[in-house]
Amino acid sequence: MENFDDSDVIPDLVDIGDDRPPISSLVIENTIVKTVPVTIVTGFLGAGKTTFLNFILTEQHEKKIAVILNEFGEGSVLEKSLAVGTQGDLYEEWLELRNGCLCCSVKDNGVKAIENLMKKKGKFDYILLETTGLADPGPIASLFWLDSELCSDIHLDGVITLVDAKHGLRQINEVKPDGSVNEATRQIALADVILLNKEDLVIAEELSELKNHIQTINSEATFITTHHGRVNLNEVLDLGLYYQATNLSPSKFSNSSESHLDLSVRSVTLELNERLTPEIVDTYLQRLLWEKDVVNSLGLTLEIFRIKGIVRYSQPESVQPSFVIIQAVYDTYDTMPVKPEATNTADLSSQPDVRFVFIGRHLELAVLKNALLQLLRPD
Ligand SMILES: Nc1nc2c(ncn2[C@@H]2O[C@H](COP(=O)(O)OP(=O)(O)OP(=O)(O)O)[C@@H](O)[C@H]2O)c(=O)[nH]1
Repeated sequence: MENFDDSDVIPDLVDIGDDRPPISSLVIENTIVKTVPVTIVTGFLGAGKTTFLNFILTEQHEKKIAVILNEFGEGSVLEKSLAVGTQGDLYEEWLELRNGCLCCSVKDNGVKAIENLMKKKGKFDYILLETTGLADPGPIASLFWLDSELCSDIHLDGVITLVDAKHGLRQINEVKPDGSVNEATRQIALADVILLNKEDLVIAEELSELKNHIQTINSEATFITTHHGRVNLNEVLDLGLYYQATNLSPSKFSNSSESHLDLSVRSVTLELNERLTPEIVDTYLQRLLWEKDVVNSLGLTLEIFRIKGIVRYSQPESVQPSFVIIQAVYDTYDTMPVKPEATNTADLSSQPDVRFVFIGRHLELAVLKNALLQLLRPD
């Protein structure tokens, strides 16, 4: 996994030769090591996050789930019942439920804090991390994802964003005085699953207008319409999206594509029938996510929040797996081999060699494509 901090110096590319471990061995390692999945639950103020978490906690399941609130706030009974305590730099208070699940409030949402909690309370089967309504889930997701590579006890499973069916459109369209992307849009851009909650408060036409608008921002998320956050748990937990490519069917990648320059946050799909090497993929992603020196025809830097991709490598399969899934959240990205035995081969045969879906602002398909072609054909 790759991550870059603004303060870091961009490393020179080095020849990694044949010493690089095959990617598949990392995945095999991951599947052996049992770590605890973390699902990030986000959504604008009042969208129904706490209602959704309460539903999961009380729903019949075999799991010992820990819900972690990363900020204190007014709100539901669940939140109000948590008093603020202090232990070093970690503020925490527990609420233990009869079914063994528990709820905890932490001021520090770092991975270490959660690992410390697990030491004290025993391992959980699952962690749900609720962000505040005004949080940008990108850095939080990067943090948990990155740490899973560092032999942590936990791994990022997915990002779920709740959207208020009645007020969602207004929240998404809100203009920030400083011109930055508003929180509701960022939360949607980062989502793997979007719950259109409070469906009881709108008519079908309003719901489909909202869904269509959200789909232009994030064409890749799965949509579920909910009432008081009631959902089939299989659709939101144990998705394994940042962990293994086996259960991420390539057919999930949608066909939407935009060729014009759009200044708002949008999904843009780039398809190409050219075999890439891992080095080209790395260089391309590093330019877009770290160096950020790719600009559109108006001279605006491409601001990318999320990338999902599927790429066929040019090496023989004995050296590299043929297809890899690429996930990127902000400045963190990773490649995961698609295991042929877990994939419908018909899905793979209909895939172009390269398919990237970018979610961000100031995106322009021609610019994204040219940046990749330049690497393929430097002359
Ligand atoms: N009508 C209706 N009300 C709902 C639904 N889901 C949640 N609510 C209500 O909406 C209000 C806000 O729900 P919460 O679950 O507290 O929302 P939240 O996202 O946790 O809110 P913050 O923590 O303030 O950001 C509560 O009064 C809920 O009972 C729904 O599907 N329909």
